[in-house]
Amino acid sequence: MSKPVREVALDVLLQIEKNQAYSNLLLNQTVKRTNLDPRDVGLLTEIVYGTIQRKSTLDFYLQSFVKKGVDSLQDWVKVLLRLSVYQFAYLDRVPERAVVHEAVTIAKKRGHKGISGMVNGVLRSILREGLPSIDKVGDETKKLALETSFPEWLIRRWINQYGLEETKSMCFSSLIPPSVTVRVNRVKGTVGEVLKLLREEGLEVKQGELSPDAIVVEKGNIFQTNVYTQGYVTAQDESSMLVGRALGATPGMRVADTCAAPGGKSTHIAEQMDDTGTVLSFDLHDHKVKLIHDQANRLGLTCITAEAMDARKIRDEKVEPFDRVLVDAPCSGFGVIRRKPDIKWSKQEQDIKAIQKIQLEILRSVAPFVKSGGTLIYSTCTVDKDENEENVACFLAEHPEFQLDKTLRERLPEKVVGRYQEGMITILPQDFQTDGFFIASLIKQ
Ligand SMILES: C[S@@+](CC[C@H](N)C(=O)[O-])C[C@H]1O[C@@H](n2cnc3c(N)ncnc32)[C@H](O)[C@@H]1O
Repeated sequence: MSKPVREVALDVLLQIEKNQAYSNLLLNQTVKRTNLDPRDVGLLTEIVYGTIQRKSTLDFYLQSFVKKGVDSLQDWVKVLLRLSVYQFAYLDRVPERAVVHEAVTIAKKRGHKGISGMVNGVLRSILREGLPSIDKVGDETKKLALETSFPEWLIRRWINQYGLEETKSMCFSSLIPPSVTVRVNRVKGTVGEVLKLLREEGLEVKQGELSPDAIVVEKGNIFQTNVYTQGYVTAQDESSMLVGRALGATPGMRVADTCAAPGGKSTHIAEQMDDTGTVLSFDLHDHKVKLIHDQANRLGLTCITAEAMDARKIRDEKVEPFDRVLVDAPCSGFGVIRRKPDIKWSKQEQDIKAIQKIQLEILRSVAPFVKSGGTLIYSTCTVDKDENEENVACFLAEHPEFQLDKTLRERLPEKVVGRYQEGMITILPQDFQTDGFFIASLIKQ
């Protein structure tokens, strides 16, 4: 007999809490492994994402009902209480009595009688007395942190970098569920043609608003369509699609994508080059390189060659220079918190310096391989200014042969240029309800 959905949710959340596993990967694996009813998959996803997304708010709600405080509880009990309170607070359609009953059943199965009694007592007290009010919290940073479930250090960092109002919008917009968007493989069809094919397969779809290559899926499972399996589309956020546009590759060019897995941008570049020329894609390990091959094969693209290589150590004299080089760098991921809410809890402020160092090492290492007159694109899915503008400034100070590319603006949709600074663009998650992204374009003289 398969496990009840809330118990599966508890297992997934515990693994994320203990091993810092990525929520999206673990959830996908779990759905594949367990034979849950499709409706239960929806509830599981909602409970897992929601509980991570609202973690510190849920702990605040629980704090005054747990005698010795939430931190005194064993991990599994803490997570069980969190996911139960998440359902009370945010899921209207789940009956409260069913939530208590399931939590107590799970607690009985996993712990001694005292624990199930405590779980029962805490949940019933919350139902009786109601959730504590956040409005009474006086300090503005603390209040925003509790309202939107963000670590206080990150809120303070964003306030320093963007000011209070932008930070508030960023935090609140990170709670909005992300939309499902796909990029049309223009080697196989136009956006109009693919919209028609998807509608024929019963999906509700519309054209994207930011990227000319985008389709937004409003209803239906894109991954189960023929359109997807036959390689007409790739799942990608609209702001991420702008990186390929910013690179401006044309047919026949020689392009390097140095941090390429799972291949979202390499394949976009190959599509823009009508699958002619060369795209050389690197990532650290073979299992990641395989993901790039898989994508290219599904899309029917043949101009991509992928291999394992550390982009910090490109020293081979035989590597010919490239017309375009993309560094879509590993980063803190603060622009994609609505897709991967665990990022809020797994990253610490001191991690940013270490990430920044890797990003700069990659930029320094690839610089010699950009052709004279060629373009280097540096992009991240973070909004952190140290990883973005500061890294670009650092790199330019060390490499006077590179300059900010004034023509970047022409390759971006008119809509996004509001935040354009010469040669660089930041898209915040609240701007267009997309992922947050940073793109810098640098020309080698
Ligand atoms: C933001 S992701 C790239 C996403 C990819 N460009 C796409 O659009 O599908 C960053 C990638 O950099 C890779 N990476 C991290 N350090 C690296 C290094 N030193 N050399 C090459 N790749 C690296 C990671 O494995 C990860 O796949």
